[in-house]
Amino acid sequence: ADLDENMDIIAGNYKTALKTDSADSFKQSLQNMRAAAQDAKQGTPPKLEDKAPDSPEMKGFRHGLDTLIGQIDASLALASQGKLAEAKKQAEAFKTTRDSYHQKYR
Ligand code: HEM
Repeated sequence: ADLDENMDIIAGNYKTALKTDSADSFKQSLQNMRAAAQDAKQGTPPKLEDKAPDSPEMKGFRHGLDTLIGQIDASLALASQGKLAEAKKQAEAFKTTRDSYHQKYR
């Protein structure tokens, strides 16, 4: 999928994850976010279209998505241990990553 489509998938599933009281639905939403974040690494932000794939900017962009994926995995691990409230609290913190990378590359 294109980057903007992957972002919409990330955003829709994030909304569901933060709203749900079901551990299964929370985990499914985070898994969908994870797959979209992984796929987004193959894209190029419109802002970086003039940059080489191995430029510092493109590496920084992909690093941001890896950071999000790492946070998703930590939250998924908590949910799998039955700690849904803690998992959600960690998921709230994805916003910091979103905001700092949107500021740089969106
Ligand atoms: C929970 C985390 C995130 C959410 C909910 C989110 C959400 C969104 C949304 C809704 C859009 C607009 C998509 C559209 O135009 O249809 C967007 C665009 C964008 N996001 Fe994210 N985002 C997240 C994390 C990130 C991260 C970690 C990065 C970079 C490392 C990133 C980079 C971008 C870029 C470059 C665009 C512009 C894409 C374009 O115009 O084609 N986002 N994001």
